[in-house]
Amino acid sequence: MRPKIVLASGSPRRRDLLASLGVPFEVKSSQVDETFDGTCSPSEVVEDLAHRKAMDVARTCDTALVIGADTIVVCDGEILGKPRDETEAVQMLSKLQGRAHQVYTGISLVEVLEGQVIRERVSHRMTHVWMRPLSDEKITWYVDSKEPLDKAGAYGIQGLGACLIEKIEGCYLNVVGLSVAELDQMFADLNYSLVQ
Ligand SMILES: Cc1cn([C@H]2C[C@H](O)[C@@H](COP(=O)(O)OP(=O)(O)OP(=O)(O)O)O2)c(=O)[nH]c1=O
Repeated sequence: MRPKIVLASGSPRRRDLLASLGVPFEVKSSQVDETFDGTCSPSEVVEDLAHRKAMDVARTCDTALVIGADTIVVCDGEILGKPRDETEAVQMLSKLQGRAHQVYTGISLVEVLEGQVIRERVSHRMTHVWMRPLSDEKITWYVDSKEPLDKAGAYGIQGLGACLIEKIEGCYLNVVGLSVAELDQMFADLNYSLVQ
């Protein structure tokens, strides 16, 4: 039998995505410091952060499958997380507009049995995203909507931010914050079924 699923995330997007599958799960937000080593590659950063989030919550579980995730935006090799404030959101969108960037989401799956971590998997996906050219007025309008503030790269493709995006190549849900296809594969790797 599959242990209960615990989502180690405060992200409403990840919660909604998992809920939309009809999968029963609990939510426990992790409290990890999200600073990262600047010498690491984007895939290392998201995998490490996802793992730290999952392990932080796994320590509090008796028997569970704990899911952690982390999303970043990468433009010209520069890693963009969530903007600190509206000024930084404007800076991020000014950098991203009119060109391509990459969205990386790391996923960590940690199996805990009677208080012991018995198996771990970590993975990531990358999606190419092309943002439309944006006028200063459009950027101000979007930042004023407050949508950018809790999102990597200062936009949400699933909301008003859809108006800013020209096209993508790769997994859409990876941009939203959790590739369900990748998660399904990770469950299969542990001989569990995500949707059952
Ligand atoms: C690029 C992009 C990011 N995002 C979101 C997904 C993530 O919630 C957020 C990146 O921050 P994360 O640190 O990955 O996640 P979080 O702080 O929201 O939640 P937690 O750490 O508790 O899991 O950006 C979108 O919702 N849409 C988008 O198009």
